[in-house]
Amino acid sequence: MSHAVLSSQRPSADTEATALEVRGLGKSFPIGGLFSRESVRALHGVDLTIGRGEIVALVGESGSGKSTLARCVARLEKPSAGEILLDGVDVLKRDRFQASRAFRSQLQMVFQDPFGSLNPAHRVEHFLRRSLAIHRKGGNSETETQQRLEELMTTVGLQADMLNSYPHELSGGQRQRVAIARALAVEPQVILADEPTSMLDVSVRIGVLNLMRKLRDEQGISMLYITHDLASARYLADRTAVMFAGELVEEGESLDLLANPAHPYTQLLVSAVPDPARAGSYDPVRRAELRQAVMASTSCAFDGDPNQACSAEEPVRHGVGDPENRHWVRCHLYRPQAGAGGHALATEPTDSKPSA
Ligand SMILES: Nc1ncnc2c1ncn2[C@@H]1O[C@H](COP(=O)(O)OP(=O)(O)OP(=O)(O)O)[C@@H](O)[C@H]1O
Repeated sequence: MSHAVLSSQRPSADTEATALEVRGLGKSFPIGGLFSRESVRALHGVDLTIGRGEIVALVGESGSGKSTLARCVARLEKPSAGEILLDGVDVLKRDRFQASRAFRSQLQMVFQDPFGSLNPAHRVEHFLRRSLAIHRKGGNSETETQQRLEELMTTVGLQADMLNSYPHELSGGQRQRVAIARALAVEPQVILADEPTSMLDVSVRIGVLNLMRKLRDEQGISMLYITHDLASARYLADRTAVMFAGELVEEGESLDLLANPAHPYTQLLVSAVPDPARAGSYDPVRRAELRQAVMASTSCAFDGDPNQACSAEEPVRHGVGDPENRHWVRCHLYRPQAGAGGHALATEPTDSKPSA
């Protein structure tokens, strides 16, 4: 998807009301067998909020921790630290051992692979009916259920007669729409979409992005949109957050962040987007070396020399540019440009460790 194709007109979300808030989220995976004490730090000190009717994109290279964040929030993985507040309620305290049905009806996840997420033995109708039945959203009669099924199909831009289709009879884009309809059946407030278009043909991606946009605009659904594709983040998301080595290093209104990236890592990501007007400076080998250094270090190596840690001290958030853009960066190297209006933020994270 190219920058040129995508415009970015969108209404502003109700950012006053928070739908989802993640505080100090951490996740380590044990590695090296039963008796090993080694672990991989997949997430560390992640603070993120999503307002009602807001779409936040989470971008970062492969292995930066994006899916782990979504899986922890969806309660498919148990976080090692932190809090997850849904509608102001700490869900890790409320449902201590596993996600409750109430939680599942508030938050749904749409996965990357529309081919693997639908059992080929069942018709489309089965998936939607099942969601309606589990969450008791199908109404009081068969007529109401049938009506709801048809409504769901219309909402996601599919014809009602496709309820009788098997997944193999549908295109990738149609299957992803069925997966979205299945999530919508439970009437969630929040959808976590983990690279929902990355396995689709470029020609149908825009349709799925537009569907997500429509769901935000018409139903006020909040979304975390995980992607590698910065152009689609710019097109769809109100705000974009950048993840590097398990930590958020920069966040802001998508247009501003992608036009004025302040963190060297974000600059590296932006430089990788094909742009005929600019010679690319993207170097995957350098990026891999930097990442390797960071994962093995207690501080961020993003000073350009992977063998030299930036600082063992924790970087704090700096506001970037106009405060209206809610743009911040965590990087020791950040220096506001003369007249660019960098500003110290009132609230600094207190529980996160070094990142950049
Ligand atoms: N079950 C697991 N066991 C051990 N390590 C894991 C596990 N799941 C993830 N990791 C590690 O956690 C880190 C973050 O992985 P994650 O899949 O969240 O990254 P990602 O940004 O979603 O990558 P991609 O874009 O490729 O999906 C990686 O180093 C990964 O190897």
